[in-house]
Amino acid sequence: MKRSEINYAVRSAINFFERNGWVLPPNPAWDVTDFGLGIFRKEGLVLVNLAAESEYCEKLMYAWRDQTTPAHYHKQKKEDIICRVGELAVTLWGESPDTVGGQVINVKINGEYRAVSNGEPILLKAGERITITPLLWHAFYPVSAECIIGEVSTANDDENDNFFWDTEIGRFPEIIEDEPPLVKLLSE
Ligand SMILES: O=C(CO)[C@@H](O)[C@H](O)CO
Repeated sequence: MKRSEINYAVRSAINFFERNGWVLPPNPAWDVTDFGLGIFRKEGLVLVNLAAESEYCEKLMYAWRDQTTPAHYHKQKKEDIICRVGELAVTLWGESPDTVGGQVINVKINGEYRAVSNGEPILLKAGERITITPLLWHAFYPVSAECIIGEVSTANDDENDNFFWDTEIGRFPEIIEDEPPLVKLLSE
């Protein structure tokens, strides 16, 4: 992706965080990705790693309406995906992300188990969270124009613990330098 797209996304995220009272730490650990697909507006995510410890991790994320974090699972990480501001759609699949229906998945939403349909988006309003256990396929995208998304998890290892359905995906972007960087990314 182009550096100008990364700069624009970081500026938009900073702006939206500020407007909603989210204060970033000094020297935020920025991670902006198009998942190596080159269609950032369609499949992409802005992340800030707030805490990265060997036992736990916390992230703050930002995305635009319909901008999708594509179907993936983690082998090690268990995570809560939290809608902080806006509205977020999260889709889960029991076996394969090219199916809809046919299976019910028991998942914790706001701390209580609920039966949800395979491949059907679940809408989370601000303050709501979903608990994603290892090996569970998931994807998400905002339904609101902009969205702040939280993630609280066990240890995070983005290099080795993201398994995407689309095998073309690489977790970090290739960057085309078309303007000076506003921030340095975690992957750089
Ligand atoms: O786990 C998630 C979202 O489910 C993010 O922390 C990853 O970085 C996405 O690849």
